[in-house]
Amino acid sequence: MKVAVLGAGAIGAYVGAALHRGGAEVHLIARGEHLRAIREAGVRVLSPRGDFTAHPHATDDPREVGTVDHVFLGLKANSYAAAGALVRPLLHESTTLIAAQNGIPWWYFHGLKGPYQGYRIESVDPGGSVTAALPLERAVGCVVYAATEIEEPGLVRHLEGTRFSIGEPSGELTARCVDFSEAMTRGGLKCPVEQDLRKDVWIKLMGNIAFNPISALARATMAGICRHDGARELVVAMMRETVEVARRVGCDPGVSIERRLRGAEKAGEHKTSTLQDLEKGKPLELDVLLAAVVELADLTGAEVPTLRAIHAVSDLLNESLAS
Ligand SMILES: NC(=O)C1=CN([C@@H]2O[C@H](COP(=O)(O)OP(=O)(O)OC[C@H]3O[C@@H](n4cnc5c(N)ncnc54)[C@H](OP(=O)(O)O)[C@@H]3O)[C@@H](O)[C@H]2O)C=CC1
Ligand SMILES: CC(C)(CO)C(=O)C(=O)O
Repeated sequence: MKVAVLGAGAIGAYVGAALHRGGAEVHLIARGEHLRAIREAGVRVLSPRGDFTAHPHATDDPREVGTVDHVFLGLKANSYAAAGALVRPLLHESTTLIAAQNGIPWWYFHGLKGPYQGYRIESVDPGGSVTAALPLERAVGCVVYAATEIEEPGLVRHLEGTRFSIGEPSGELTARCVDFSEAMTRGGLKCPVEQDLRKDVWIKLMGNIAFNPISALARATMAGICRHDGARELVVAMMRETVEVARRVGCDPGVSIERRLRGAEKAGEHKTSTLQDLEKGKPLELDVLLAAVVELADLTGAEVPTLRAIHAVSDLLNESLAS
């Protein structure tokens, strides 16, 4: 099985290293100092499950790779619209695009029966630009229950979690999902193929929609947010509103807010990927989290005053980074 990891950052390099260790042919597409370090010394992974180093091929030019069976997208979602030129050389007739993103994916309403079938979420897929770069029929969803960071170029710190749940937008159990799942398992990761991945999308999002922007606004870790009574109340309010929006688009996450909070607390003194981006001066990946859910609230008539307020201030923060 031949895989290209496009955007071999914290998650992408970790997955690429694991797949390579499991015997897959892996090509990492990276750039800058990080690419130079990987070429020199491989991807070094520090993990509570055991440290290891993998030496997959790494490049900044996908044309060097040729076509692959699966493209694992480790880019931030706000880079998807511009990824078309990087993706195209990797595609043969049946190449899948497996996107490890937080938040609402661009394929969310693709193949979903009901009143919103085929609806394009503008804040996720502005003007159809993401769908143009990442064709819907190739999309396989992925919800990441792992926490990783790039500690220095070429060095990934894996903090916790090895589950990467995947699934077809249609819910079918397809050979392409099974193929990828088996390769991930051989690499030591958990990769269940879910029939209703949208449920995982919302369960994961209940945490990210609250912790990621609050962590950036307050420069706080996950555990730090949970320890602060007022911040914890804010998290609960944001989760409650998010569950209401999920239900209105036809999905009940089916997890209590207390249970979701306990899950997030387990991440400990982890800086969310949004706080990591803030500290590096990178754009914040908030459109697929907050803007998307506020847009869906407007679509379905749900009241989301807390999400709206946090969206406004975190958007302002994001704008200040761009200027
Ligand atoms: N980190 C985590 O623990 C988790 C992350 N996720 C999700 O996973 C996805 C990836 O996040 P994460 O791994 O943290 O992000 P990173 O920023 O660590 O990784 C993205 C990588 O893509 C690279 N990249 C961007 N554009 C290009 C390009 N044109 N060519 C080559 N490389 C490029 C970036 O390089 P550069 O640094 O130079 O910009 C970076 O190395 C996100 O959607 C996030 O929400 C989900 C759960 C947990
Ligand atoms: C915090 C974590 C690891 C899990 O909720 C995450 O998804 C992120 O950092 O964006």
